[in-house]
Amino acid sequence: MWRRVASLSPLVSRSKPSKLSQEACTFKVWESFSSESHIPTPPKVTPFITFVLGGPGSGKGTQCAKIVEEFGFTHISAGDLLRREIASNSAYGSVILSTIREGKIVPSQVTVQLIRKEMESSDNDKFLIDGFPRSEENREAFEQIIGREPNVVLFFDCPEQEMVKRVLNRNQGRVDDNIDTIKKRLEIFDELNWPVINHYSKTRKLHKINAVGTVDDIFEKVRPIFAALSK
Ligand SMILES: Nc1ncnc2c1ncn2[C@@H]1O[C@H](COP(=O)(O)OP(=O)(O)OP(=O)(O)O)[C@@H](O)[C@H]1O
Ligand SMILES: O=c1ccn([C@@H]2O[C@H](COP(=O)(O)O)[C@@H](O)[C@H]2O)c(=O)[nH]1
Ligand SMILES: [Mg+2]
Repeated sequence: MWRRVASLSPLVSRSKPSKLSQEACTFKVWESFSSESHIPTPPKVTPFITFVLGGPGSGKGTQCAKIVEEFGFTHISAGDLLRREIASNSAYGSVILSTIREGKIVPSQVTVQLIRKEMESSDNDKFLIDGFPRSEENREAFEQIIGREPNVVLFFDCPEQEMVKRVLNRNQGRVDDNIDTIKKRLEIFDELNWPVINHYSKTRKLHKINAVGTVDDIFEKVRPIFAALSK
């Protein structure tokens, strides 16, 4: 849908139509996901995409909530979309559940199609995509299927010890919030996420934010990034 909303800021360029709904994809997983969907209305504006990266417990979701409140973005947490698939008993639910339990990464086509659907069904055109891409393969799949690169990338840089403490105190009943899975998630993060961060650093889209401090302290570092974009 991506209809223009009244509060839309110059964050969004209207010069180039998005390829989001035009991409053809031959992956099997994609086909089964896409078979449920309707043919989307051509988008009227190019969405503004922010990727929000950082290790487990670095505070991505917490800061996204504050960005939504102040700057009117739509928050799309890739992990939440996958947990919703599990809860809805979808065909992929059990595979997704075991992948999350092991702290591994769900196949890119599954995650990208869930993100795509979420973006297409939104009236907004400013998105925070939280916890994605987690690997170069994720990143390339997004570019291939969605036909877009992010406008901005945030990276919440947090020491491991602090991340472990936060996750163990989170208390939201997540199957992966236990010490064994956290260790695996941190290993995967170290192995696969750094190349993504380095890539965006080279493209000068990356904003690295020290994620130690209070939630408000950290948001003080986040706010100017979006305030500058709105000018
Ligand atoms: N700056 C902070 N100081 C202390 N605790 C924090 C801070 N930011 C977030 N938290 C808490 O840490 C926990 C993890 O935060 P959050 O869920 O935002 O992290 P996340 O990066 O989204 O993690 P995940 O990748 O596991 O989803 C939550 O319980 C949250 O309330
Ligand atoms: O793009 C993604 C996002 C998430 N996962 C899996 O989900 C869990 C939890 O993700 P959070 O971002 O911490 O909510 C993650 O450890 C992965 O197993 C994924 O595979 N791909
Ligand atoms: Mg989160």
